[in-house]
Amino acid sequence: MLTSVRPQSLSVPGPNPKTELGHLLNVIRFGQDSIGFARQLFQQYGPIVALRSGGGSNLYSSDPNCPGTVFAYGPEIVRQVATQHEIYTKHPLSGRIYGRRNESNRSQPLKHFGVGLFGLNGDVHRQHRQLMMPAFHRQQIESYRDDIVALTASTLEQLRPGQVCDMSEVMRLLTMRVATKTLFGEDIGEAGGGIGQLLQEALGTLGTPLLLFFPFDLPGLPYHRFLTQIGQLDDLMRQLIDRKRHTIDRDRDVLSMLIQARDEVDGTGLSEDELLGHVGVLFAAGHETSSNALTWTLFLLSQHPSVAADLLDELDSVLHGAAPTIAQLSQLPLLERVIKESMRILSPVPWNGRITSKPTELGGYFLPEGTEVFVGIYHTHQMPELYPNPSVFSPQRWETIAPSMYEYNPFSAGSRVCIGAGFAMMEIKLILAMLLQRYRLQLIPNARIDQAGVIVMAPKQGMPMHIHQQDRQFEQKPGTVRGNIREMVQLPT
Ligand code: HEM
Repeated sequence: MLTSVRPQSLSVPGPNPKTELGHLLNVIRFGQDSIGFARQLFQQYGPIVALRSGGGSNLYSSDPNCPGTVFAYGPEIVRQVATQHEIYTKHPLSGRIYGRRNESNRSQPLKHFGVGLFGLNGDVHRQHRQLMMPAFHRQQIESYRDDIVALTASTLEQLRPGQVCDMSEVMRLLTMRVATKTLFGEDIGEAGGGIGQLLQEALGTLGTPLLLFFPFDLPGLPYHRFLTQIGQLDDLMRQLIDRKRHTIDRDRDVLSMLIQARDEVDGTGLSEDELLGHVGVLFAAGHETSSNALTWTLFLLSQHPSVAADLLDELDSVLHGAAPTIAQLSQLPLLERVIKESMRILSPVPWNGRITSKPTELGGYFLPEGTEVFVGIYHTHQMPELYPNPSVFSPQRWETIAPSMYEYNPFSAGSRVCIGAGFAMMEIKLILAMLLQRYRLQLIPNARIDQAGVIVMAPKQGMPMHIHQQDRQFEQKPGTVRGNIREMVQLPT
């Protein structure tokens, strides 16, 4: 039964700050630790909760009349949102700021920044996904194996035993090189490095709460900086597309395939604006995610010595120090379980953001058209009825459980399921198998590990680790990790 009878108001329960300042503080708290903040709200109000009771909040929708923001989790919510894609639509990564795209020449790059598949819905989304699919078919993905192995080997070569390294940065640079090579056919070189750096900076600026509240193109303000960054990004990506058009006949990277892709019915290809949107989204979605999945897995292994030892036994017995072939990847069941458990307990993408295209009902509540809904991937993965002792890192649990796609969905579910999931799993397995056979990584004592990030969950202060030659001396000293990570993973005290 619906709880609301007033068609345009948001009746989902939630905090009700008396002042705008109180609401602003909640927005900032969400921006700083979306997972911890939402956890508290869920505990207080239940599995569907409004950021502001009665509505009147707006984090993601570019519609200034957005009725409000809702957070929800659980398999039934995931199923409803994933299967009713005509109701729960997706919008560009730039969120609220996208609405300002026609304001000036400088704001024009907003038309494609973070748009790609993220900004498309309905038939157009289906059509573009279809055009992109050949680049993500199994055979095509497997053809990237040698490049990934070569780039990983060159990265591992640069690590020195005895050093302390920020492994989140090492993984970010490696996955960025993999992305530039496989997506664009270029090793990091100048173009790839420039694009990666700018994209990183632009996404960082986009995450600044000040940008939402003062979206004015004035020097000194984050919005001004953001427009400059995405303008430069546009220029670099146009140059990249231009270069590609000249080498298209021999290259088999994703961008070459996109440039050549033609609609089966009318034979049309993608426009330059559409290509810019896809290139940016593929690059953003294709390396930050994998890089954080890898970093979190390294962290979890460093805290669970017996799992790390068992995993090394498996790798050694199948690979004998070499990089896995495609066939060997399926002979490493513990590696698969470690990665699955890592993405359950520290999901790299913690939320799916959607906007309702018409009035609907979710979890027993009425949602007006235009409501923004954040579905908690991470919070669903933490339900004790699905995963007993959910904060315990236990790869073994995957020997006996087989959750549905709505219960376990690090790559989302339904028609918008991650197009790069197969690619990501292969990349993560190859990198971990090579890295762990060669080095033992130990988190530095007393490291502070805070997770942060709404779009991608990353360690805020990085992941400082000691590099050792692989000597099997796995150990974890109790009580040596600080930070909000302790609220998510049970670690020895
Ligand atoms: C561990 C790595 C990855 C994780 C956890 C991940 C997760 C996700 C999730 C949860 C979504 C759905 C987002 C939503 O609908 O709100 C998504 C979509 C997407 N991902 Fe990934 N992803 C990963 C790697 C990749 C890679 C390697 C690529 C490309 C090479 C990629 C490209 C995309 C694209 C283009 C979409 C949009 C699909 C659509 O809307 O139809 N992802 N990913």
